Amino acid sequence: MGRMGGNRSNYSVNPADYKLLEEVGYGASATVYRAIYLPLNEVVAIKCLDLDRFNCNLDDIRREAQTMSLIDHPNVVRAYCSFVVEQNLWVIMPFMDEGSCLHLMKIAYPDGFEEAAIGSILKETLKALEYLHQQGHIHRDVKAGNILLDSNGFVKLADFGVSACMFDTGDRQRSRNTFVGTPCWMAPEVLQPGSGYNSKADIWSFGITALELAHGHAPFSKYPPMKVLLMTIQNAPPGLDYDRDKKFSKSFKEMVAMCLVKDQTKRPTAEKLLKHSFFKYAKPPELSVKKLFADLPPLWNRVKALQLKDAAQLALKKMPSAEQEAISQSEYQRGVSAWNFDVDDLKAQASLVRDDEDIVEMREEDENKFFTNYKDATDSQSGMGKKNSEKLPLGELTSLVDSDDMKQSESLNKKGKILESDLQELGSSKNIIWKRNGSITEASASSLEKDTGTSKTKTQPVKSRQTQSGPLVPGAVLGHSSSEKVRPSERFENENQPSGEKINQVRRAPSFSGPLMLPNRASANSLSAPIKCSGGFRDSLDDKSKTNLVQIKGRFSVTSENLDLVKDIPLSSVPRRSSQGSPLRKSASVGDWMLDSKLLPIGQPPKESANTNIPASLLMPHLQNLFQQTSIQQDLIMNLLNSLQPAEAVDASLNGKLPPPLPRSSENNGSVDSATSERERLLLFKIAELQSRMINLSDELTSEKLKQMQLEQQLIALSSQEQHGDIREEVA
Ligand SMILES: Nc1ncnc2c1ncn2[C@@H]1O[C@H](COP(=O)(O)OP(=O)(O)OP(=O)(O)O)[C@@H](O)[C@H]1O
Repeated sequence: MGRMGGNRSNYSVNPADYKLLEEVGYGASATVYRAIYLPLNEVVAIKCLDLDRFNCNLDDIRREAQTMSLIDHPNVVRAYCSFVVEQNLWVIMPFMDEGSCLHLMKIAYPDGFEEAAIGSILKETLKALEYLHQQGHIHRDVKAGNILLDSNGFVKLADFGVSACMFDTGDRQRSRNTFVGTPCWMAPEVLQPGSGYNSKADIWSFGITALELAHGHAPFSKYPPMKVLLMTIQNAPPGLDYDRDKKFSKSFKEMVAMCLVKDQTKRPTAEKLLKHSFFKYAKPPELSVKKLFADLPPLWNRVKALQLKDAAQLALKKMPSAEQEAISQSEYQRGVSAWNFDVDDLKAQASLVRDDEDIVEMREEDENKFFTNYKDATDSQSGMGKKNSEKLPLGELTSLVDSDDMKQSESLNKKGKILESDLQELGSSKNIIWKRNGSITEASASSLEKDTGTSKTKTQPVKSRQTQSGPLVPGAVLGHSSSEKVRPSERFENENQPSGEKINQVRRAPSFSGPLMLPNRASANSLSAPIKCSGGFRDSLDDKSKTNLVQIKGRFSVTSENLDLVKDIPLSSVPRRSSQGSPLRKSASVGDWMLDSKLLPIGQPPKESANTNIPASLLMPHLQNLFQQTSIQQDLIMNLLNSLQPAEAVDASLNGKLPPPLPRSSENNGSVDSATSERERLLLFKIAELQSRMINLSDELTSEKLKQMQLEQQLIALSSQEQHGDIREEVA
């Protein structure tokens, strides 16, 4: 490895001076590569942000880059320099060779770290926050995915500045209704209209991060984003439980409780918090953090392993379009990271959702109850404390789904339509986890909960951008002809080429590493199932008359549509509609249905402020939406049923594999005959079974690949030992 820790003036803004190596991380907005800065033969990290995917104002980015370059603190990842290469912004940073805390948890510590390590990591992070706050900055994205580690155990807070500005259209300080952040980590005041926020918002996120490091996932991470927002506002703050979290000290619990106070004025400053006894006695990170990654393979191999896992999960999601449409609603509900929203719309939606008692009454205890129920159920099934859902008959799968308090999917279940993705999630029983001793094992059932939280995927650019290349720090303007452009789809073709050629192409196209052709990719920055993000920034975002979007400013668009609004609508009364004929049209994003105002009756506003009596005009789109989805699901089920061999179905039934009948709403009984319901059950069962098998196979494949990598490493170590032995013998 080349030397690290250079200073900014040493780095050029010429992409040809950088040789990109492996991909070491990816988030919602960027892919990060290990790279060599050739003039100094120094290892650096390059964060490549796709400018096409966001409506970025280059002036904003330049300003941010300038701010970043002034940051100088041992616990903050600084940018050496940044510049635009074609449609990408390259940010050159020090390479943190152990990656993020989130990566580390995903690969080896699914249930979180031990307290000593947490104390050290948090203390270093807090020092970074203290510095940033003193400089007048708010980080706004404090989370385990942004806490980076190097092989010495040093801890640095990353992602300050550039990535944040990627999601705003203008001066984000001025904009009161937008926020850059991640729902699970967002402070309540950030969600409250007009209340304003300051650096104390980071202290809240810091508290949530403490819980994330302690449990392996952030609180509420399994809930859909809208629910997370509501829970953050309405519920008591999360914290370390005195009973459940017995292994943690009182001082740690107290420190977390201080951060997670809803009244921001009562939260301590970073400076004050650093004086807390929990940090006073924290060990130096070299002692407590360094040992966390002993025996783990290099970062890029870990990232590849995670990618394989993601790819396997995404492969399952690559289904025929009708099927995709049917599950897309549930996908978006799984959560997004770093999203913006419109507070007025959120308020409107919140008051609508308030009508649903289930959501209002949701408490974090429910979450725990679910996990306990889930684990109990799965443990008793496998008899080994491990979930083994491939052996679960659908009856049990269904009961597990039902035990989840997530009423949104329940409303569909009641109609006998368990969402495909729910089954799939239950089926994905095994996660590859790298044990500390370097061996591979399967994650315990608890890892499932981490796979249901916030998530992100990457999309390919959909529009061409006016080229505004140029260095963000003073330097040369980079020119690239359009013919030189290599689109992301070409990146994988470069893989098998000789290295010389490859390097040349790398310089033209930063996104090339990794053998996987992933259509959409779940963020390694999240611990969740993948979610499709919107196909890019929408124009005229403030023109709310166009749609009933709740959130359209960021990478994701979330509609004010809520599945819970209308439960148990008699299917028989629903006329089949083609999507063309509907005033609802499908957006290019996560399957959100947008109201096409042109198709609405004249005078009917597309969006109204909400009150406790839901106006018909607001309800209608939701009803239509639900009808539309139901039709799609029915079509899908019928198509799949038709493709099923009747004999197979009978076989399955005779073999006693059939689950007990699903509960069906009484309204449906009159409209769907029992034969259809039986077939539906059969079909769902088959789907669950197939998915479970596929996941197991993918896991096995991943596991074999990892073993192979380990063996190769051992082989290399052995052969070098042998060589040394030979040399010693010769010398003797
Ligand atoms: N300097 C670095 N050295 C090593 N790995 C890094 C570095 N910077 C980022 N990474 C890895 O890349 C991942 C994604 O980076 P980053 O968080 O900056 O992307 P992002 O798109 O801004 O993500 P998000 O918006 O979800 O936070 C990180 O979680 C980390 O694992």
